Amino acid sequence: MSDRFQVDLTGMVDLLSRHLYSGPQVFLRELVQNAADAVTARRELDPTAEARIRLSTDTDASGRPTLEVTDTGIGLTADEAAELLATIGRSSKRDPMLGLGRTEFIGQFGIGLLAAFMVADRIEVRSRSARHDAPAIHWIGCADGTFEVSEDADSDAPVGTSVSLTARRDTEHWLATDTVLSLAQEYGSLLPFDVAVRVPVAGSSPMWRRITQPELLWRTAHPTRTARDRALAEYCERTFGFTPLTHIDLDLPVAGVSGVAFVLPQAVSPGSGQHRVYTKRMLLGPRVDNVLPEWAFFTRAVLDTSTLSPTASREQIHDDDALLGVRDALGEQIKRWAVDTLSEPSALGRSVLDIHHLALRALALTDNDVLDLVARVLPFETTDQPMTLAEAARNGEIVYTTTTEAYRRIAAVARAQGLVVVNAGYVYDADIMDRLAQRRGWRTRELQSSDLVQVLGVPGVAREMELASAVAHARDLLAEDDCDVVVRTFSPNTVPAVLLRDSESEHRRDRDRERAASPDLWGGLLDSFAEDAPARTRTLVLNDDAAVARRLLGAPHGDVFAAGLRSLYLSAVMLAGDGLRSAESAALSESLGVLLDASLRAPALESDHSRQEDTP
Ligand SMILES: Nc1ncnc2c1ncn2[C@@H]1O[C@H](COP(=O)(O)OP(=O)(O)OP(=O)(O)O)[C@@H](O)[C@H]1O
Repeated sequence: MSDRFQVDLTGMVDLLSRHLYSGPQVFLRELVQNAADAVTARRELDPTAEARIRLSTDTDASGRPTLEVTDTGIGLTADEAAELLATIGRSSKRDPMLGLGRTEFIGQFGIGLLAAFMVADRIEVRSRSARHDAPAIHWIGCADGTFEVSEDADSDAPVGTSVSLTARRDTEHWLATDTVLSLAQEYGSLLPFDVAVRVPVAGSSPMWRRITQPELLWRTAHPTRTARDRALAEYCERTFGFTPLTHIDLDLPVAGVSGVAFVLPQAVSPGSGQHRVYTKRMLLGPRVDNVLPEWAFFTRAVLDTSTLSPTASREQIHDDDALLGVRDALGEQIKRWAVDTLSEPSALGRSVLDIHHLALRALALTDNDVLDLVARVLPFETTDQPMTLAEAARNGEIVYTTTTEAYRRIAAVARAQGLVVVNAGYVYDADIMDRLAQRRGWRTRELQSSDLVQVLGVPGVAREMELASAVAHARDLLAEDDCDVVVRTFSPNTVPAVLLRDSESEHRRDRDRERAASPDLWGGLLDSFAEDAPARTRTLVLNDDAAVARRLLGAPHGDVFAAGLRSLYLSAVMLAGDGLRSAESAALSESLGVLLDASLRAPALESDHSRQEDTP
């Protein structure tokens, strides 16, 4: 025995309103869309037929708001009304052979009309078909799942359809004139038909306000380029709420996609790409995120597509191969614009670089043309002055730090010695350096302590010999802190010591720490990476040109030497931007205590001595 599925309409409407659509407002989109599709179908039969859609609000006898949407479309016969309007999932807009939505229509699923039940308990349709010489019909569908259809042979209604709704007590605001006008403008303003809403006029009878333009705004002809720029900027202000820096025309005729991307006037964080997408000139959604590549987050686009498929909620684009191809191709157009605009110096180019360098950096990670562009035009912070990577590479290789902290630690000293180091500590920069290193003709590498130690002055041989035992003693004292000690001469001589750190040695230290924490588990594996004589992860470079360091190096190897060294070491740790751990803070106080005691004791001893001498 076979039977038919039964449908509980209330359950279906609840499913749509709570789980599929973003809210009841979509009822208006579905009604306008059906009217637009009906007009398209009529024009296939008769290209000269009127293409008019009218939305009119009113109140019924009991004061409830009502809405009537009338079109000059293809219309319906009684049989079609019974089959199409009351059968969920049945649509006249699918290709009978392929089962797919036909490209000329916006609808395809056969569920849109149900959205009207989100705001009304009853839908009334009056229609006359253009295809058959059939009488006009009157169809009434109710939210309880019942419907009736009757023929009206006497009606002189013209070809087309009118759909009427009466608001429920809890949905009255959805059918208010202002709401209907703004929803119709939001969804339908780019439709290629004459769409108008009846609006009240103070002291006069209501009038029709047309909400559509005959042409897509980016295709509209303007007398001059400036006039076009201004019209697009005004559209952007009205729609997105900002005045764009500029716009980028987007056009993929093969894929039926066109539009404009507006460049934001201020920086935004990645991941915030929200574009306004129309399918067949009907708004799909004001915040569609997947239609441009992620790195295009510095733009807001308005796009119309006749080929991409909407999801069933009709609020996003279906993420399929077609979308992938379109996204890449649109990305290519934005990229070409960036390369053209930024390659030559211009005020616009400078603003784009200033404001949107982050987006360019992100794009440089996936695209070699933009990587080359970034290297040529984007200024980076360096220890010399801001310069492009191409300028920094003039000396051969580019040396950089991967964190801003590391850069700050060495900047003053490197600058004083004429060593050019690039700060690649900002988002994406270290990855840009890595990618650049793989490009022919570029050499980039991370700064090592040895780079800096090498460019610092070396004390003469005699002085080195003089200092040998002090340096050896200092090394012993800082061994437990995993810190080596060397003496160099460098400017500025107000800096007695700097702390240098190697990322390679840092990794080694992490490995050693893990090995110590779990010798059994990791020992074997990590030991294979260990080296025979582990280098220290940090190096304290004492400045033999700084008076304080010289005095320390000349002091006897006792408590004062140890306390002085520890104070210099810990202040270098702080200068390097690393906070002190509690044990280190305690050690610093202790060292200062030792130094204070020593200096207080010295005059005290002196005065004791003089008192003794005074005593007869
Ligand atoms: N104004 C109208 N004029 C003529 N036919 C209409 C009109 N409104 C609805 N129909 C008919 O009713 C059918 C069902 O409409 P419905 O809105 O439920 O689905 P759809 O538009 O086909 O698809 P989707 O669910 O994607 O919107 C349509 O396919 C169409 O044949």
